[in-house]
Amino acid sequence: MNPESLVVCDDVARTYGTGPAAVVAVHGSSCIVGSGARIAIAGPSGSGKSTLLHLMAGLERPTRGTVSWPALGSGDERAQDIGVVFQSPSLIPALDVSENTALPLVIAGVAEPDRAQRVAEALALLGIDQLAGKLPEEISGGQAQRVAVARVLAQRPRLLLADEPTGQLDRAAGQRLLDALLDATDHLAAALVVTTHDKAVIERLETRWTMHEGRLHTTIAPAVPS
Ligand SMILES: Nc1ncnc2c1ncn2[C@@H]1O[C@H](COP(=O)(O)OP(=O)(O)OP(=O)(O)O)[C@@H](O)[C@H]1O
Repeated sequence: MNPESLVVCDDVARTYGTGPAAVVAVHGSSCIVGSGARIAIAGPSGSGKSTLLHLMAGLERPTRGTVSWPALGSGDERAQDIGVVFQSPSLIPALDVSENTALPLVIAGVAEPDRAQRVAEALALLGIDQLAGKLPEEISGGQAQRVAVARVLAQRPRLLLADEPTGQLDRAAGQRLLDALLDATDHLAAALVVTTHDKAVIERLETRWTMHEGRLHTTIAPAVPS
């Protein structure tokens, strides 16, 4: 059975700036992320990994080519279906862990008691339910990154895109975060795409793609549907 295509990138390119100052962050790259995929995108700093992830998330528009989400909704529905974990947790200092986790649900208009239930489930999945009442300044960097993941999981996304989620953690904390990410994506039956420099992270994911100077190299040549 073919997995559903959550994201299809067809010859996408993204250039920043114009004229002599233009930087081509992503050259024509094509890929398909199917349901249930576990994909690492590895590559050196500046190779275009974050830009590609942002294109997959719909946070950036390609300057060439197309990104489509055949199996996801559109508009607000798609925004809920795609969860993005950024390199730094970016928690709101005045809100406690529980309130930070709930914030995207508040913005999306998810009402109580569903909201509280989703937040409790996400914090439990990440093993940080005991931190619910703490402020960001009272928790460690590794715990803050877990909160950032919980905040995304509370959306119950079908596609989780994580941009170097372990980049600011030591190896042990990075592995624990990855364990939690893999457990959570299993629990939600979501697909996972992780950009990383970290070999220990790459080895944990079944599918390994690489980026080099803005070009994506997938393990299997993608067959983009016409
Ligand atoms: N908003 C932007 N404006 C101008 N140039 C940008 C912008 N974002 C990225 N770039 C450039 O595009 C190229 C690719 O950057 P990108 O952040 O996608 O790479 P990366 O592989 O994720 O790097 P890292 O691993 O260091 O995060 C780099 O040369 C970068 O300087």
